[in-house]
Amino acid sequence: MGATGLPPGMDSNLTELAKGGCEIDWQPYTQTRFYTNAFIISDDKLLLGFKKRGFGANLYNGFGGKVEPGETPAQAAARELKEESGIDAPLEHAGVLIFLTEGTEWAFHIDVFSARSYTGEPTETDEMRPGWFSLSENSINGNDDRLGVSSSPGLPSIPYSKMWADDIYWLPHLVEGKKFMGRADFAKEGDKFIMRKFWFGAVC
Ligand SMILES: Nc1[nH]c(=O)nc2c1ncn2[C@H]1C[C@H](O)[C@@H](COP(=O)(O)OP(=O)(O)OP(=O)(O)O)O1
Repeated sequence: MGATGLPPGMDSNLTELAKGGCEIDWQPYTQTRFYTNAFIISDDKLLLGFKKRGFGANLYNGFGGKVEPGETPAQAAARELKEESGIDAPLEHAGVLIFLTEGTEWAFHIDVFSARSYTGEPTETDEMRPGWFSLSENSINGNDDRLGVSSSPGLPSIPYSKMWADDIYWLPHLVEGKKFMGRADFAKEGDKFIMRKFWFGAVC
């Protein structure tokens, strides 16, 4: 931790929301790679995609990927949302997630976006299977693999146990319309990613 108490890579205008993990140093990194992630909220529903392949396969996530050369993060977020879910949305910047894995020299800098409306129909692609999750307190508990593209009543609650382990600390904040920044350092054990240390703050 630096003198301010924030992990390296964080802005200074943050108020701590959550921190935890092991008493280890933050993993050093020499490069940063830019990614995006977009979450669509419609009334009391959240759209997630079940990732079918690649890094993070078998986890639910927002829609996103690499920022290509010449693109702004906002342009990349709109492109990735369309490519992975088939929809367009008026995305707004919601936060920044710095993500590291043990043994890699780079940090993923993920600009996270959200939107409260969208156009088009969420459609399954080679990479993602979209599904709606309830944001209301009366949602069905437990995870649900039956998900297809559905907006019927009785949706499952957000499947945090099948998401990246840090998402539970910042996604509720995003849903409330508040901005955040944070960092999560992971280790790889077999084919599983284990979160070793995390810190999240609200942007003041
Ligand atoms: N919600 C999330 N929580 C988290 O802790 N790490 C995330 C995350 N979303 C993405 N990451 C990290 C891990 C993930 O493997 C990496 C790259 O993000 P993505 O999986 O969205 O990118 P892709 O590898 O699919 O890129 P493209 O091939 O350009 O689509 O960023």
